[in-house]
Amino acid sequence: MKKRSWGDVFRNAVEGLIESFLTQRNLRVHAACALLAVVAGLFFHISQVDWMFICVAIAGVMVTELLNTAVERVVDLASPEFHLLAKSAKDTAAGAVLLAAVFAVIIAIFVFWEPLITWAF
Ligand SMILES: Nc1ncnc2c1ncn2[C@@H]1O[C@H](COP(=O)(O)OP(=O)(O)OP(=O)(O)O)[C@@H](O)[C@H]1O
Repeated sequence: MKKRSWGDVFRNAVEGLIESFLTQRNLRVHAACALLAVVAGLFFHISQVDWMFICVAIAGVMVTELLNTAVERVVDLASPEFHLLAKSAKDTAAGAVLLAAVFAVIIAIFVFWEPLITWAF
């Protein structure tokens, strides 16, 4: 098999991102939340360390959501019929997204709680 160039590798990865973004509603919802966090970070002039936490939180949610999509695709391909292992694989991947999202919310509370209270009162 011909060795793929870096350009091919990059193109395939971007295709995967675009396809997932167009077909996965949850990914678009997470992207909207990420955008909101970035706007809030700019508005409140959060510190460099806080930006680091926000970036890690956003990356955690987006990456797990993409991996969840990949798991769903492979399971649908390998096991279109009901199978307990297929259920376990999909539920575990969904659990990873849930966990990342819960920790992202906790990070957002730590970062934005104080500036929000100061701004509001
Ligand atoms: N082949 C299967 N065998 C057993 N259970 C399955 C199978 N496919 C899906 N399920 C169960 O149904 C749930 C939903 O699966 P589905 O593929 O619809 O995922 P989803 O989260 O709705 O994804 P999306 O809407 O992004 O396609 C899974 O979490 C799993 O519990």
